[in-house]
Amino acid sequence: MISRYVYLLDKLMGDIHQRGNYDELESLQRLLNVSAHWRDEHDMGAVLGNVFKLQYIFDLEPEDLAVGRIGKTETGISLPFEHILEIAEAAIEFKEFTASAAWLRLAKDKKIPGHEQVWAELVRRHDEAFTDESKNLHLFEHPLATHPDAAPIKFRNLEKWKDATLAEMEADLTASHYATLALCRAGDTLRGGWKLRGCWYDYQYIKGPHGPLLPVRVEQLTDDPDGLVMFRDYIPTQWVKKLKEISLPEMPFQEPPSHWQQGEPSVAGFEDVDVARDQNVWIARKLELTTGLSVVGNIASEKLRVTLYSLVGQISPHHDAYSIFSNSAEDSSLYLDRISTMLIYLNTVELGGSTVFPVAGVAVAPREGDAIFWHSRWRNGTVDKRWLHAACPIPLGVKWTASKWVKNDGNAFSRKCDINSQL
Ligand SMILES: O=C(O)CCC(=O)C(=O)O
Ligand SMILES: [Fe+2]
Repeated sequence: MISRYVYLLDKLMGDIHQRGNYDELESLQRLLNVSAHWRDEHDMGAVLGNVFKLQYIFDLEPEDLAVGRIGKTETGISLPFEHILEIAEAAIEFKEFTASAAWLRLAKDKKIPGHEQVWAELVRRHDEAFTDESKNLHLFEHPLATHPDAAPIKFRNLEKWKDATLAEMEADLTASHYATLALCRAGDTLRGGWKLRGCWYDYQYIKGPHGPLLPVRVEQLTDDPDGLVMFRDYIPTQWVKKLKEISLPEMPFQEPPSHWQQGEPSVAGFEDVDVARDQNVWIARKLELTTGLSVVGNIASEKLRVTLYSLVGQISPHHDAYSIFSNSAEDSSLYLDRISTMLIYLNTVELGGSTVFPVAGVAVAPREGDAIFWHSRWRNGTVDKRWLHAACPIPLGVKWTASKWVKNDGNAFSRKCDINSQL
């Protein structure tokens, strides 16, 4: 795992070196400083804990991980036999018995002479530690001990959770997490193929194959035309670069997540004027033109937030307009003012990192320049629960997004009632 992050870092650094921006390089080193921050045993435990989590969520086989294959990518980083045993040992310690069994099986298959005794000793420890109470697994920080499906991970079938209803998800947070995970697993297979709804021509700032005009394809991701939509190629490459460049120096380093914890992404916020400096990058105005809402100015929208996910970064299922996790009225009213969300992807993620909507049953795999948009509320102002969503963890690569939350303030009379609807 550590080698994987070094691999990632190398890739990112290579990219930045090519562009010759050394300020950026320094920020990145500070952000993802693997060698300085991931060196003691405690960190190693965190790293391994996350190996098990990713292994489970994405159905990764130890056989593949051991030869450095993650999804379709060959990282070239294979694990020596000793590491396979170390991983199995950590799995026993963490009571991740399905994982430990899988790694021990792999070690047995490899049959390295001289290690038979170590292997046998680990098998003994595995069997000794295994009890029925070994079901206290954690996913997205929610204990599953009391849930009927909290069997050893290998036997849990996520497929059926794809059809969980909103009522089930609301009654049981575990159900919403499983439904989310099922979509996270499927996410990579659902790239593209949506219904075309329309198309705009946007002015390009640098001449491209279509001359001065750049087509932006609008696709409908759900049956309801007023629902979730995708804007293909919403922002051009030079905007993407600019957003990454201005954000990196602003981003704080995030501690590596510990065993089964949610990895927090790094974020930086910008006023539109900051983004627009030097270049014609005016995201808020573009949103106004494409959504018909008022977006420019801090009354109409929150600052643009650029987010960098690394180190298994993810976000649990939530509504942007309020918190489903808190019983405190104060917390759950935190974001009441958010009426709509535009989420722009600043890179194409190698594996995982999809934005998933468990109620709508939609998974969107991030592709550079694309953006998704939805209204958090029905036209009558109540929260539209179809758009419960989560950011899946990332087993390979990093994920960059820019999000803009449009506010109620400044948007009175922006959306008309629908006379045919109860809502
Ligand atoms: O990054 C994503 O895919 C979703 C992020 C999100 O939901 C949020 O920041 O509110
Ligand atoms: Fe969100």
